[in-house]
Amino acid sequence: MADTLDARTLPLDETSRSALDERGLAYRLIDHADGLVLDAWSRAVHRGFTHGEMPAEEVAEWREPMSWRRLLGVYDPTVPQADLPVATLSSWVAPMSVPGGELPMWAISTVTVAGTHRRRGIARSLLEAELRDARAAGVPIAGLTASEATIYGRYGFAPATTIATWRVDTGRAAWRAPDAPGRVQYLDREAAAALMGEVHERTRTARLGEIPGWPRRWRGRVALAEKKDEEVVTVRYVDESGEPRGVMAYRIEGHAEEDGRGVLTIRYLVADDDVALAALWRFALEHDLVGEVVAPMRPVDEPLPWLLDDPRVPVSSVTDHGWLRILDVPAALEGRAYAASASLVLRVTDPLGYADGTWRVEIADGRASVASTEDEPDVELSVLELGSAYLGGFSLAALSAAGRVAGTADAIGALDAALRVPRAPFLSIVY
Ligand SMILES: CC(=O)SCCNC(=O)CCNC(=O)[C@H](O)C(C)(C)COP(=O)(O)OP(=O)(O)OC[C@H]1O[C@@H](n2cnc3c(N)ncnc32)[C@H](O)[C@@H]1OP(=O)(O)O
Repeated sequence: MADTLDARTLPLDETSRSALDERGLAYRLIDHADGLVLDAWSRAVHRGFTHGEMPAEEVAEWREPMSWRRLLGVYDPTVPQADLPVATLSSWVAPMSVPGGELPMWAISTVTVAGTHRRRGIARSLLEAELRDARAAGVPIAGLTASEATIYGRYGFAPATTIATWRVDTGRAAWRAPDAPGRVQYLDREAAAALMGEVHERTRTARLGEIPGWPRRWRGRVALAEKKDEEVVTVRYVDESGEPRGVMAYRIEGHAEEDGRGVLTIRYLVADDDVALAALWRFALEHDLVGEVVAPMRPVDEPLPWLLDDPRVPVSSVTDHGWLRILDVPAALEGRAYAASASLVLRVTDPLGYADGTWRVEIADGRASVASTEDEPDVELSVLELGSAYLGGFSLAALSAAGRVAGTADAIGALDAALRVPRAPFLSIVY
């Protein structure tokens, strides 16, 4: 993918600026060069997520990960702490992996409105401005990870990727897969964080819905940032030639030494290949003094059950994770590859207008061409279902069974077959 757009270069949305101004609120772009303003913005985010005062050390650590984002704040000059914005949001354009390549995605993060200013439409002003900005900049899709599933549907965002929390009773987890030819080794947390970044970067395009990470993201996984008081251990897997192929961070809690049934929680696990992944899983499952392994934020199609004698031992609970909002139907549909040919008319409804329209979709040789048409639709859905189906993570047949997609069974089946992907889309980070 060509270099992504730098969202920091874009101007402030005038519609939301004047709407907020009429209510005595100042909507501003944050100047990254002004450390005091930037730090106050970070403290407001911390407060907005129901935390208290942000520790000074953490304020300083936020500078790097915020330095490449576009930062927005809403200020109320009448409050005692007028330097702290009463609402915050950050955004950037990230390359998101899609079938056959990558597409620019407008990532939205750190959306907060102060407890004292909630439910007055401030978040709506911010989010609608983001969608206008993204569309004007030619970005076809917006994305976010949602703190609550009830907030973002009204803006056209819908779940597109899922995550699972896996739990394994290690006493019943007899290993079945072949022995790995390499070795698992401890390494220090700094080195582990760096290796996580490297492995993530070289593997992320293999998983649909992934975006690049950033240093603080990995430092958080090894407790060098965020929750620093957690005792985290890090190991890597090296192949026969000594090349690092995977890395895992974990902690062990419970009364491991008293009853031998500690709980090992995998905080992050990333591997270049299936052998390294299996080796690190085996290390966790066969760890001494551990009775249970818990792995949150893992793929729903983790190969774990097939690595063990008894596939019923690992149990998983699944939840939504990456949310997408299609802003440009032709660009989004033409921007991914397809597993089968199809020819149909697709009607998309979108109360905010961006994706609204009727489109003739011709899919041949793995690519789509999409053109506006007046023809009667074969498949009808809203921008929400389109977002959920886009990466192949949710089938139109299932959405149709819930009454959320209309059309002929043949056309829905053909589009589902075209959208199908070999592995479940998976976004491994929260942003
Ligand atoms: C991508 C991310 O950053 S996810 C993080 C989101 N932020 C948080 O969870 C931090 C804590 N919460 C907050 O800061 C705020 O409550 C926010 C940002 C969620 C909402 O801000 P507000 O300014 O109160 O929202 P606003 O008044 O614009 O509400 C717009 C609509 O969303 C609805 N809404 C707002 N918050 C919620 C919620 N938590 N759950 C369900 N609906 C909500 C409102 O009822 C309103 O509905 P409408 O369609 O009838 O107009």
